[in-house]
Amino acid sequence: MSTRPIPVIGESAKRNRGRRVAVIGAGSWGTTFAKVLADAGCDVTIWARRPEVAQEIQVAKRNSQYLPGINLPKGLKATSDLAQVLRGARLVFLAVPSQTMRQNLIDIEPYLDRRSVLVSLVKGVEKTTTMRMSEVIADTLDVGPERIGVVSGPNIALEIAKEQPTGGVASCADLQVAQEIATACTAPYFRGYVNTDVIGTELGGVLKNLIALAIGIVDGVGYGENTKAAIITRGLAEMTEFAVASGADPTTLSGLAGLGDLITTCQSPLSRNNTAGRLIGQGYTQEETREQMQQVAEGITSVSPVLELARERGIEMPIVQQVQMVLQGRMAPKDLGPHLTTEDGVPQPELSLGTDRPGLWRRFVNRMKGTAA
Ligand SMILES: NC(=O)C1=CN([C@@H]2O[C@H](COP(=O)(O)OP(=O)(O)OC[C@H]3O[C@@H](n4cnc5c(N)ncnc54)[C@H](OP(=O)(O)O)[C@@H]3O)[C@@H](O)[C@H]2O)C=CC1
Ligand SMILES: O=C(CO)COP(=O)(O)O
Repeated sequence: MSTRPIPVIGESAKRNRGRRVAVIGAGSWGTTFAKVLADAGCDVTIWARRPEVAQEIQVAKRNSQYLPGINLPKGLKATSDLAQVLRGARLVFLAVPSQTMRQNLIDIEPYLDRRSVLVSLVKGVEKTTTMRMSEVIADTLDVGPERIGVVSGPNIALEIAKEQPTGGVASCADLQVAQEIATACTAPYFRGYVNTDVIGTELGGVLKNLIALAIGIVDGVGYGENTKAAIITRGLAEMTEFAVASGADPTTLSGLAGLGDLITTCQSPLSRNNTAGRLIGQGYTQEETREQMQQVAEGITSVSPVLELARERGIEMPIVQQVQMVLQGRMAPKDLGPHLTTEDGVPQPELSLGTDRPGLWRRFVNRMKGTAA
């Protein structure tokens, strides 16, 4: 473990002494985040649904399937017994696939402490309801907003497991709770930042996956940096407009949980969404891509619900719309670009933005998008 003397981080380790936390889910992110929490000084127990995975983490301090070559902290405990993992845990971090979250919450409910805070680490929406994970938590459990949090940011699991420095945003409607979450996860190589914009923080993580799919697709086709830079820039504008129409603060989307995560996911060959897009761009079908991917690529499931919400909110998302068309086989990967084209291949003129938004905000989005001819 790195011993770089960062005073605020050392302070945080002292404050975490004796803090019992639980992590539900022992895939690449759950296991990595459990390591971060343990290195931050928390008393961590992780839940793995397969007993053999729990056993390997508990005894060998390894999770060879998801984090090959990584040594986990000696103090990290693991179990496949929900009662044991949740006993006395004030913070419960959830790192399961978005589509199983509701059932996982139902399973943990009988063992939850009445004061526990549920913190989602998940970057997808529920397909059947279009809900964000914080909404699924509120919908499933009897907990108020002061007991629901989110952590999101530029957080490729394997890089963090190797202790390469980065940070993440801990968000909760109650600022003190956000601070508690950030303190719990501030380790020598991971810095927690706080805000109270749960919607923006959560949507940053969901939406960047869709833009990373687009980047993967054009990468698979063989397009270069101009196309990717244009998609990233206009993708951020699409993300921001959608998030603001959903109630987010636009500045959240230009921070770690928005732009930061967008850059990481669009650039990293380790990103599963980027990789899935690349396979599709190379001509593999969605089914073949799913088979090749051994891990969760949340973006593929989030495309349709996000576009459904965008339609309801009167938001244009040309890049995400093209990703859906490619996934559905209605557009060739080579035709995906930073703007929608008409059937004759002519770029469509910009559609006007709704008049219900304040002028300043409208000018900001226009500036980000650039004015089309
Ligand atoms: N990996 C990363 O870099 C990051 C991921 N995230 C987000 O974290 C979330 C989890 O992803 P990640 O850990 O990467 O995924 P992985 O694919 O690495 O692992 C998936 C995990 O979910 C478990 N799982 C599968 N089905 C169920 C179920 N029905 N109930 C409970 N657990 C189940 C798997 O268990 P089993 O092994 O038994 O199948 C495994 O532990 C995603 O939303 C992702 O977007 C966020 C930041 C970074
Ligand atoms: O969320 C992530 C990085 O912040 C991980 O992205 P992928 O799910 O695409 O691997």
